[in-house]
Amino acid sequence: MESRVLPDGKAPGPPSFMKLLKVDRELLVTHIRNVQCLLDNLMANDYFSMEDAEIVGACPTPPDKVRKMLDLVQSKGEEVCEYLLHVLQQIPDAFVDLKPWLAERGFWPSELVRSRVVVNTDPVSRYTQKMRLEWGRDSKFIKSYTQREEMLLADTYTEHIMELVDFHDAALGGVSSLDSLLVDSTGVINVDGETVFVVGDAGVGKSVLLQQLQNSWASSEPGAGPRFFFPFRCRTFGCFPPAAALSLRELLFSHSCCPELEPDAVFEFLLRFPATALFTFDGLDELQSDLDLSRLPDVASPLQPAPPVALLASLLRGKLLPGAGKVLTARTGVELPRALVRKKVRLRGFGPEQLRAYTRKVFPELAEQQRVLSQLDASPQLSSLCSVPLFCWIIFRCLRGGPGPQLATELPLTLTDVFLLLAEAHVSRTMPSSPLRSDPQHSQAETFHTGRGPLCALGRLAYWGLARNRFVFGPEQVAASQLPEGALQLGFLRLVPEPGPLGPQAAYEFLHLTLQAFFAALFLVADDSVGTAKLLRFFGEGTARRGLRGLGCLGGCHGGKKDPFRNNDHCQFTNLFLCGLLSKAKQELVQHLVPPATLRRKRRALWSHLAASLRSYLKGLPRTQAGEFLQVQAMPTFIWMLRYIYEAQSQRVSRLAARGICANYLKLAYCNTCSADCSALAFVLHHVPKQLALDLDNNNLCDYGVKELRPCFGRLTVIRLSVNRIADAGARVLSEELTKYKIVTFLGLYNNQITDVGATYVAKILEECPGLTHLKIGANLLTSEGGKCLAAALKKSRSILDIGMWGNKIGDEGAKAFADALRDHPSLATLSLAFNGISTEGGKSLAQALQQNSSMKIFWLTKNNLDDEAAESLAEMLEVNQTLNDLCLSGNPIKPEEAKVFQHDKRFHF
Ligand SMILES: Nc1ncnc2c1ncn2[C@@H]1O[C@H](COP(=O)(O)OP(=O)(O)OP(=O)(O)O)[C@@H](O)[C@H]1O
Repeated sequence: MESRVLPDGKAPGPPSFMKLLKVDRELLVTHIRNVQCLLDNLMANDYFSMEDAEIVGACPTPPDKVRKMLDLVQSKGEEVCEYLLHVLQQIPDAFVDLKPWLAERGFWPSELVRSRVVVNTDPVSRYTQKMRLEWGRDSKFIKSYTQREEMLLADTYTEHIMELVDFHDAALGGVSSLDSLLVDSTGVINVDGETVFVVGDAGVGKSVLLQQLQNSWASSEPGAGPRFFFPFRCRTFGCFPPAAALSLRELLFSHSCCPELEPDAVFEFLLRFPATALFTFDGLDELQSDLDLSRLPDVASPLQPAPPVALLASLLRGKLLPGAGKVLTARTGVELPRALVRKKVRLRGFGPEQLRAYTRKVFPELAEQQRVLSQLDASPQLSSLCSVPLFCWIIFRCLRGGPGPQLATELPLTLTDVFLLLAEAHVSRTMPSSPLRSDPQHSQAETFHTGRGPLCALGRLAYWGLARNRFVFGPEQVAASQLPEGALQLGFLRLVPEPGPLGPQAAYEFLHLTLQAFFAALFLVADDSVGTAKLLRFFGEGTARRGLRGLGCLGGCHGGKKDPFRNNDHCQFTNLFLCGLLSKAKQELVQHLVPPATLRRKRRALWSHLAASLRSYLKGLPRTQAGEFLQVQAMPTFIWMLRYIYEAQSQRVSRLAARGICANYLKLAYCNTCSADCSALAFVLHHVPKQLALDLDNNNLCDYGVKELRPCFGRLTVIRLSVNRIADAGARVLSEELTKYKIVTFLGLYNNQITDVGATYVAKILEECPGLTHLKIGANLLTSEGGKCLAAALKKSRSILDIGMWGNKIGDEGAKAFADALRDHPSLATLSLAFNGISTEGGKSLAQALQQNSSMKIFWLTKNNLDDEAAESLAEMLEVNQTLNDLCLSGNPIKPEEAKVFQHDKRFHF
């Protein structure tokens, strides 16, 4: 449709829109679904009369209507035809299927037609437009923890580390971007499931991830991606009155977004094309913990009123709106029936790279940015806490210059410290008589003394809620907690976004569940009337309900009983803050809230309970004898125990815990241990009197975690850190520490992010640790340089038995270096150079070297580029070498007939 030049040099005549409508008539008949919208526009510009519209309306079927309308439009000349195309282009949501056709034709209307009015009367596209507008507005700001200081999502959002996992939580690779979350090219673990299940710890950014998804949908081009977007919080489904029943239509139109025009038509469209909708459900953990989605009855009809949670379950199961996209988030430990899961994604928060990016966003001013980055670099503990975005946000507020509470630079830094600072910041900013306003040096204790009334009232409300699994508070609960005037303005509570399930009345919630837990703990500490049973209530909460005794069974170790605290992070956090607030270090502060005698009583009760349950818990952990090791399998609850102890900063309890680990092999694989947990782990393990093997495979330690483990490397002989996002900085710490003590025998670093730089550190360990027998460094980022460096170290090691290098890229150069190291090596018995890009040249060098080796027994060369020539060299080698028992060559381009020749030799594995 653009002006072109004809081959004879003459300009073509004006394009014929009439002809276009004629040529592609049947395509238009197929794709125009909303004739009414076109009629409305034609009439609005007097191109059509009322009578014309009636003629079209009288046709029996929609395609007939389109045909009649096209006939009439064509009969009215070029301008009307052009205008029709203009409307199709201007309301893309209504005529989305025609977008490629219009683009292909290069349609560009004349000035006259462009000046004509276009009204969008298509109810579906009006609805999606309204959604885009509302969801764009709602997701523009990150709901911050201060209400006043709202942060623009676009200025703050930093992509998290997202990892695809299978049903056993084994990593399947990263999620490269938010867009790829919904596409099927990677990570599908159940083709029949419809839900992308996103899990992660408290504050790791699940809600923000959904917010970003919502925001990018709202700002995306209509026609790209889903047409409808329904964001829900699971909490909403649990807040309806017990007898509430509503239909799917009511749920969508009354509790999400209501169509302006013809709701019937919109709903009908949704039912016809369910795959055009995307639902997000945030926080499955915030529904009652005993809710079993798989037991809820199916809601058969979209018009049938049903309990709201049954609607949720039916949507997730695909019984309602089958094929609609669904993203559901939940805290770690909450399970979804496997049949519902399509993909499972684990959110890992911020790694070092993301933390730097987030820092640059929050502190755009260069000098301040540098200051914060150097503080982070100087303190791995601070960086570890910052790997959880929620804690990072709080800490960054405290790292900001200017008046207000400041983060103490001396260590240790606990989570209680961080939340106390947050509370202090709110109190000091909003209270008119705040001592901080006039005296920046004023102590934290006095700020709390001043704010005691409202803080305790908020604590009462928080406790009331947690004790009943309630996170949303109606006006009557707010009134019952006797919040003094101004307490709401402190900014710890926020209004639940409208429309609330409690109807038109205002409902409140704490800004974050961890904050509710913090306040509940503050109430338990500060309220004089709280007795021992109440104080310890959340320790026994889950156990009592299931008839289990004490914490001895929390590990889920007895007869496969479920860990009762798995879904109850808020209880765990309350206990954690309780330990922090009742710690010795906080005594001075807490004395301003509670009389000394009460404080002593509570401290005594907590410590004796903690010590007793710790003893019984550790005793109950399953142990197995594996060779020289007595292995103890710790559970995620063990990590919570460690966190409690660290929060309490009690050396006495930590020594007790260390003594209680009556085993020399501590297995913490798949425990969802993050870098911040390593401070707690080291706090306990450095008291272990003997040498220890530590298995931390498949967690989320990253370099910060390795740095935090520094105090205990002097005890560790076996160190398993595979699948932990460890990069070169972590390798450097390992090198510094392990070459100091020289006691390591096994180092597992499989599937991390170590490059050739890190390989030099690992090589140093291999060279200098005389007892090292096993080194696993497969699936890292090593190239030929890294390979050469490790091979040089191998040459010097007299102790090494087993090296795993699978899945690096050392190529022929690296292989040649290994060949050199293998010649006459005294100890190496197992080597894997599988999947390393080694071809004939490298293969031949290895074969020649092995002619002069009598230590190797197993050699993995699978998945390389070895051809027949290399195979022949290896066969020649086997005629000389009598010690090599297994040579694995499958996955190489060796011809079957060539392979056949060697098949008589059982040492070859093709
Ligand atoms: N990707 C991100 N970029 C920037 N800030 C983030 C990001 N993710 C989280 N945050 C910060 O962390 C806070 C907590 O995040 P969010 O509420 O999403 O956590 P969550 O995982 O949903 O927690 P919970 O399970 O406890 O509800 C946010 O308010 C924001 O300040």
